[in-house]
Amino acid sequence: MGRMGRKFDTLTEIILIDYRWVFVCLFLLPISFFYNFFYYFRNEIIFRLSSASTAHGAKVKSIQRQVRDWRETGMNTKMCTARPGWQTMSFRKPMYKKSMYQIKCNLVDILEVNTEKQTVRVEPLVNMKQLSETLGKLGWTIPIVPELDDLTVGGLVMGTGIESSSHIYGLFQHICLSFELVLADGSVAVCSKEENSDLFYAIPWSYGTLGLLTAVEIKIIPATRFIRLTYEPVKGLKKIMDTLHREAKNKANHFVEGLQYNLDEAVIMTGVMVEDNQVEWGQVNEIGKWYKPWFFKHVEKILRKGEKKIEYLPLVDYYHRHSRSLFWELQDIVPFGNNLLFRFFLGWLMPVKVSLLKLTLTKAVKKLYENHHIIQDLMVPIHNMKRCIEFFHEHVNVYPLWLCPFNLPNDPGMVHPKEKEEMYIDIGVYGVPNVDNFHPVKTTRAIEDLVEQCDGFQMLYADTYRSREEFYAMFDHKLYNTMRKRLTCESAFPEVYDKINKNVRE
Ligand SMILES: Cc1cc2nc3c(=O)[nH]c(=O)nc-3n(C[C@H](O)[C@H](O)[C@H](O)COP(=O)(O)OP(=O)(O)OC[C@H]3O[C@@H](n4cnc5c(N)ncnc54)[C@H](O)[C@@H]3O)c2cc1C
Ligand SMILES: NC(=O)C1=CN([C@@H]2O[C@H](COP(=O)(O)OP(=O)(O)OC[C@H]3O[C@@H](n4cnc5c(N)ncnc54)[C@H](OP(=O)(O)O)[C@@H]3O)[C@@H](O)[C@H]2O)C=CC1
Ligand SMILES: CC(C)=CCC[C@@H](C)[C@H]1CC[C@@]2(C)C3=C(CC[C@]12C)[C@@]1(C)CC[C@H](O)C(C)(C)[C@@H]1CC3
Repeated sequence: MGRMGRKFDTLTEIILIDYRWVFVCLFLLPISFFYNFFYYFRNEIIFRLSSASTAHGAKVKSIQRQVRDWRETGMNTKMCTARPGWQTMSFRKPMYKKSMYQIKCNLVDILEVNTEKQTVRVEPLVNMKQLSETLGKLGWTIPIVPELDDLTVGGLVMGTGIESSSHIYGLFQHICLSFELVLADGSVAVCSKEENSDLFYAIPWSYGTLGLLTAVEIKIIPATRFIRLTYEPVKGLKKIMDTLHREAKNKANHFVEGLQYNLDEAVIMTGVMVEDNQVEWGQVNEIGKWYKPWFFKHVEKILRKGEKKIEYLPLVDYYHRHSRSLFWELQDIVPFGNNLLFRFFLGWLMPVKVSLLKLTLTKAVKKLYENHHIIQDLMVPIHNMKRCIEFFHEHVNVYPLWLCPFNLPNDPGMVHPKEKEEMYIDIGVYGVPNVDNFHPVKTTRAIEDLVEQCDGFQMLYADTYRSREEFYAMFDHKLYNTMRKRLTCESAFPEVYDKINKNVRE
């Protein structure tokens, strides 16, 4: 019997599920490696030639042409992007793509880095790895670099993005300065806080249902090569909550994150960017090197020792600290991935591409995840953290938990605090539930109810079981509906709910 008392039915199931690592190691890892290698050089050449911004105009025109074609051919179905479902970083594949009018958007390049204005202008399919590498070489970074390499700017704007610098900068949309879109009538619109501000505030969390994004301007800040990271083991749930809140309010901390290992124990990490001359070289830990242990295992060791610890980490390694192990999700797929020998000989092939895992997913594994796995990011005001974690402990009992405080300004749009700017926390629950009565729908719904009572939100890349009315109660649709009417979106794009509910995802 496997974890959670799973019984094996057939030999094929045993091979497909318990020996998935054979397939992952022999095929997916090498393919991921060569794919990354090829794209690295392709992007480097385009960026050096500065050819992207000249080509951008023609790409936008091609999208406008496709939208006009859609209008001329009778507007029979609604539009979405043509990006295949297996490529996205969301948990499920969208089923709506099959029946909709797909707009091809080959928008994969960085258009301009302007260090005077401190901005970078990018196309929406630029991903986090490409952006952080390009900016890093120039000594800059975007203020929030969401973890996983393949997350795209478009997906992060239309959904949302969060990282351990979010206690200062907010969510990914809050570091965006302007959006360029092709609207339902085929025209191009640019919006920012100053220009077309209604549209600007309506875009985040709209999941591509107000227009097709073609460019985004994002703020950049100077980057150092190293950060000083302090690990502090903390005992007691109330103390964990209070420590996180205190550290998040302290703006001298550039990064704040918690990893909780059981109901009572967590390690709170605070990071500060430091210049090279402030680095104590004896305490440098290059956690990004292929042979290093998975980050959450490294932190767990510090917890077991029970002593505060300070280390200096390369900034890039820190940004991608959870990438190699997909937070702690890879341990179910390659159980020996953190083994020293494996790391030493094959670690350099990591991380496996999420898109390839999705592309090669079998029914048996899908069923396993459906019934014995939870993946949720729940965002609640930080003072509700204790209540939520106690509830999760009783109903799922999954550890580690990812704790990431973030500031939520009171801007118009889908997601804002009840009254005024407030410190929230994202609680990431990823793993195999350790309780007897876990029921994917009932348990997730109970969690969603609690989050709603706490004035919180659920990230929509994962499963949501909200009904339409419950979804409206969680996300403020006032500005969104006004914009849908004004831009004649009703005939052109589905509503957000029709793109994210469980019935349209497989
Ligand atoms: C992609 C992927 C996703 C997974 N997701 C989940 C999940 O969501 N939920 C979940 O419960 N498990 C999941 N598993 C399975 C889980 O990771 C394995 O069961 C795990 O490797 C074994 O851990 P265990 O503690 O259950 O080991 P034990 O139960 O102690 O078993 C040890 C080993 O014996 C073998 N074994 C156990 N029982 C049998 C059996 N009846 N017949 C033949 N061999 C057996 C297995 O190979 C196992 O590795 C997943 C596996 C993969 C590859
Ligand atoms: N650390 C973090 O913050 C993490 C965030 N995530 C989540 O992952 C998702 C991002 O994944 P990613 O693979 O990048 O994005 P996806 O391809 O999943 O896109 C997400 C949504 O954005 C829409 N969209 C994307 N590009 C455009 C565009 N150019 N024009 C119009 N709509 C667009 C998509 O519409 P369509 O369906 O039409 O393609 C889709 O509805 C986000 O939802 C994010 O919250 C996941 C893990 C970590
Ligand atoms: C806000 C933050 C930090 C979110 C982190 C979310 C990650 C833990 C998520 C994003 C994509 C994600 C849902 C994914 C999976 C695990 C959890 C991931 C990595 C896996 C790899 C689990 C195994 C599944 O069979 C499958 C391959 C479909 C998915 C793919 C996406």
